[in-house]
Amino acid sequence: MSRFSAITDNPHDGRFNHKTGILVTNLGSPDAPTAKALRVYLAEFLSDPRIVEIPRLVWLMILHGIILRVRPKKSAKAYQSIWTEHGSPLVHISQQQTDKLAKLIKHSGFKNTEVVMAMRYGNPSIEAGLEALRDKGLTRIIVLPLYPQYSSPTTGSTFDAVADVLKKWRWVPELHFINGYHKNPLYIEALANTIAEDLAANGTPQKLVFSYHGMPKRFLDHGDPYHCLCQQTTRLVVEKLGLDKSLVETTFQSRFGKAEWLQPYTDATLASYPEQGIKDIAIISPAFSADCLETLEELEEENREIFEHAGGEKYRYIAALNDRDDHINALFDVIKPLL
Ligand SMILES: C=CC1=C(C)c2cc3[nH]c(cc4nc(cc5[nH]c(cc1n2)c(C)c5CCC(=O)O)C(CCC(=O)O)=C4C)c(C)c3C=C
Ligand SMILES: [Fe+2]
Ligand SMILES: [Fe+2]
Repeated sequence: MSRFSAITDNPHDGRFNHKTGILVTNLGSPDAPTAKALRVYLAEFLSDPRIVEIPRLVWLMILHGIILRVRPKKSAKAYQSIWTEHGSPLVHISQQQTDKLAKLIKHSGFKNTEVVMAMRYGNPSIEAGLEALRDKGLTRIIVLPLYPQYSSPTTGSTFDAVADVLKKWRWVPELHFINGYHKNPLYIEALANTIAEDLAANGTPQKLVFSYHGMPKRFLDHGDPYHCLCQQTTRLVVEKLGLDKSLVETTFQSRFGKAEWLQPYTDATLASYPEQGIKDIAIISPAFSADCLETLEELEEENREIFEHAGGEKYRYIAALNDRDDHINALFDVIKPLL
């Protein structure tokens, strides 16, 4: 179908003549778990000014002079430990989420829709995703970044990438950008369900840790709301489950570089538990809508080792919501008012 088939669905003819494209996005992974592929991926990722806010010239010198010489090899090793026959878990799970969401939308009676998955860094790119929707003749686009808690380096950066593509288009589509959904009742319910299932199967641990991906503290100081949205997410889930507040702790993981990041740090917190007599914990990471390097390697492997090395005895990671039906229902609930 030519991109000009959209002309038969003139955007001024009213919503019900529209075909709506949904672009489901996440962060993205390297194409392969090799140092070579990591160099390409990290060069794109770490050149994003939303990710590293150091004066441009200084940062590009550090990035190309030091980081891209050292980090790709180290990161490739980490990716090798989680890589599957389907490739990157993050990309594969994002495709499964997209397919299930597309099915749910169609089964719910919204016929004129197409759902496409794209990644902020690496492949499939946001440009390819938007072009695929345009080529299907879609005149309205909903961008759904799978980051429940808005942050500048994730959601804000996705917006930049969409804008960078659309500013090259002559005919810009009607655009709806979802900038977060951490308070959506079905998202909170899905998190509560997965925790309740774990507690029923494995018993109540001494601590339930909510570990969110971190960011430099400076971002919070300059107005990024992510830290507050994470705290709010924990509170809503704890209220939904009726848990005692003393059972729960909110921490931040995945520190990169030497600057201070959001605290308390997950690894230091876990290392401090055994000497306080806390030797049985469960950990969940609500900012990741799909399991990825930061959960499968950092939480499942690295942080488990830290906890056990410090004397911890029972450690369980509660999987991300991935393609659970209650998660897909939540994502549908987020976009339904726009269909
Ligand atoms: C350098 C600074 C970084 C900031 C700020 C940051 C914020 C941030 N990231 C996510 C989600 C993910 N990050 C992932 C990997 C990852 N993150 C950074 C750095 C920053 N992230 C790096 C360098 C990497 C790559 C791996 C490595 O070399 O360590 C991933 C996993 C990707 C995968 O392929 O599985 C996700 C997801 C959020 C939510 C966030 C801020 C809120
Ligand atoms: Fe990250
Ligand atoms: Fe990490």
